[in-house]
Amino acid sequence: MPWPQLPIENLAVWAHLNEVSFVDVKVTTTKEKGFGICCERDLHTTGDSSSATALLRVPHHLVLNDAAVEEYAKEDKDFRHLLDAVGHHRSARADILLFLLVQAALASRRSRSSVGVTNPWTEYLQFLPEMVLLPTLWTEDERVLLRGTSLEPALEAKISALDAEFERIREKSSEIRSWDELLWQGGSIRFTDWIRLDALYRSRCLELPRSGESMVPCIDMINHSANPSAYYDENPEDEVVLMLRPGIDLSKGDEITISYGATKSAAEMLFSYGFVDAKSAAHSLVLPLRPFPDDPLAKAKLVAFEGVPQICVARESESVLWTSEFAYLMCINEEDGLEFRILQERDGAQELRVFWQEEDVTDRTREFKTLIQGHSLFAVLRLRVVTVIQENLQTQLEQLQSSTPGSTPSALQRKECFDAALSLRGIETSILESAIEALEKEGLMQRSSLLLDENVVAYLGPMETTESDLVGNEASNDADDFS
Ligand SMILES: C[S@@+](CC[C@H](N)C(=O)[O-])C[C@H]1O[C@@H](n2cnc3c(N)ncnc32)[C@H](O)[C@@H]1O
Repeated sequence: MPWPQLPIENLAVWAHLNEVSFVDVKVTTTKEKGFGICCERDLHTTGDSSSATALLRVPHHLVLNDAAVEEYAKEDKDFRHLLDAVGHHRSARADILLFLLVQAALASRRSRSSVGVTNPWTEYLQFLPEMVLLPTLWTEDERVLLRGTSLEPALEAKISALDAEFERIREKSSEIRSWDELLWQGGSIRFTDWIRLDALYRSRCLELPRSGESMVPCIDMINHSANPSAYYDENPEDEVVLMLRPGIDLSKGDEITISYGATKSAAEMLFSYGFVDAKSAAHSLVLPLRPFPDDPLAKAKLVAFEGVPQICVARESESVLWTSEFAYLMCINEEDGLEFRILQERDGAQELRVFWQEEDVTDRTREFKTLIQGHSLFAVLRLRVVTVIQENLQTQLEQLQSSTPGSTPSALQRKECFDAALSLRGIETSILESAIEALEKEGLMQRSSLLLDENVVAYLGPMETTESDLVGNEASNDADDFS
């Protein structure tokens, strides 16, 4: 059962009772962005920061972070019991979400509960928007719009992770009778509520200079702009304050905005906030990278690799940069000098160790870009990597193009989701096209220089080598493919 909503007009009273001060600003409903904060009179700041006064002050006791959850647990032994049962301190997010789950259940209960102490957050949660447009809450028909984008696999993984988290919490908490009654009896909390809480958390949490990852009531009503007029901070009294930036001129009724971050890609913006701001989104994308399906070392490479197997592409002005630590490990094999050994520990446990040219590099699996530099066939290995990256990006582009939606949303798709997906698709198509073009050039240059590399010529042996031999061959984990 979703928890009840409180009218946003009542927020001013909640704020007053909880010592939140609004100065010349108020929370309103905006045209397209849900709630927002706007000025109640003309506001102006000079070119330096000395004329700025706080527009909003939120006392420290309302800041919800891992330390605050710990404080709540000190005052409420039942909540401590629940926190311990579910697994305390796994992350700030996990603690805060469990706290919010309890507030949601308290807000939606019909009769008195034997556990759970209400607090300002029980009521504040009820002011938060009922409709959250993050893709985890999109319908199946809307998720189709993300086919072929970098967000598609990330979203699938997130939904599976949310499902596992929810089941774990349900299992652990139902072992405690009073919490079982509050959270699960009568269908109080469902999986969609958990997804909604996660979405509210992701789209509203802030990184504060001293309090760290936190949710801050009222400050979380501020929308994003590529040209923000304000910023948030913590003052010496530990209050969270909203300040106007220097050199700002706002008229009564104008919206106050902050920046949600200038380095987030379009996919990250959509994933975390449910919209894409083409003006501020960084031109970058991240794609998963899988080993060659016929690589006999594929599993060992995945187990041994210390990072996430992925390709990151970033476009800045005219240049495109790509990075992929896994691609280097993916493109080398036994013939090149890669070896996996299983070592038997004293306690009987087995350990997978990675060797490169007889050296143990188990702790350096993300450094193969450097490790291969001394190899006699470095030029060939590097070309394999470039080709793999290019092929992966080409496949991604083809998937994106082959799943292009129609020009208008279907009856089962909300316009906001359609517009956001279209914007993401446009940005990712253009990044992929630029990256593929740049990689084609890089590959061509590398292929030409291969013919001048005496190690490569010696490796290719008595065969007659032409540039087309090299250009025509695709990278593979089999060294012979290059001969
Ligand atoms: C921190 S909340 C801001 C308050 C929010 N508008 C509300 O109704 O509660 C972040 C959410 O506001 C919306 N939002 C913020 N800035 C936006 C923008 N520039 N364009 C569209 N939506 C925006 C998105 O839904 C985002 O997930």
